[in-house]
Amino acid sequence: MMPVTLSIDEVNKLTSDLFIKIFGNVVEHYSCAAIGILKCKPFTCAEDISVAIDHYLDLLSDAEKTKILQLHPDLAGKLAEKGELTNESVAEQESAGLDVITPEEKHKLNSLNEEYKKKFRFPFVICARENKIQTILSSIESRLHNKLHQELCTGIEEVKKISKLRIYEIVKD
Ligand SMILES: NC(=O)N[C@H]1NC(=O)NC1=O
Repeated sequence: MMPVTLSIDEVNKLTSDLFIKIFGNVVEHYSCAAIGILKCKPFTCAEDISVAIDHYLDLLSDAEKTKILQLHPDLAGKLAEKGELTNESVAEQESAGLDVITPEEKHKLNSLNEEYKKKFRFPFVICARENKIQTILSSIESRLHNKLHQELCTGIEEVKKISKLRIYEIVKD
């Protein structure tokens, strides 16, 4: 989907098909979330859409939350190398400076990502726009000590932050 910006009035007038096209990736590769919040229209503001997404995510089963985390690309991972990230993810990873990290930082991030996936069976997810390489590395190191359920919750809280910023890129009140 090409980047678009809309007022909240324009959002509320979208057909369901267009709403799903435009908001279908506010949760990465998971258009079910956009479909799930259609019933919450009309929205009063961007924050209102974000709250609807948060509520939608909170009501999902652990299996579904796990699936959502599994749909996220690794930070500075293979998809980034191959140029196969979504436009949103490219912008987020660049905002964290992950396109300009040193080979040593990249090696460290890649090996911590592998260790994390081996332990939890889903990738490490963090809101890249709120971080830089050093805070990302220290977060993985500390989150690696967490229990599975705690990490599932933390990962979904990060998905909410990512989603909120994606919504704010689309809706300009
Ligand atoms: N793995 C991971 O955190 N990926 C995500 N984070 C973010 O801000 N954008 C992403 O694609």
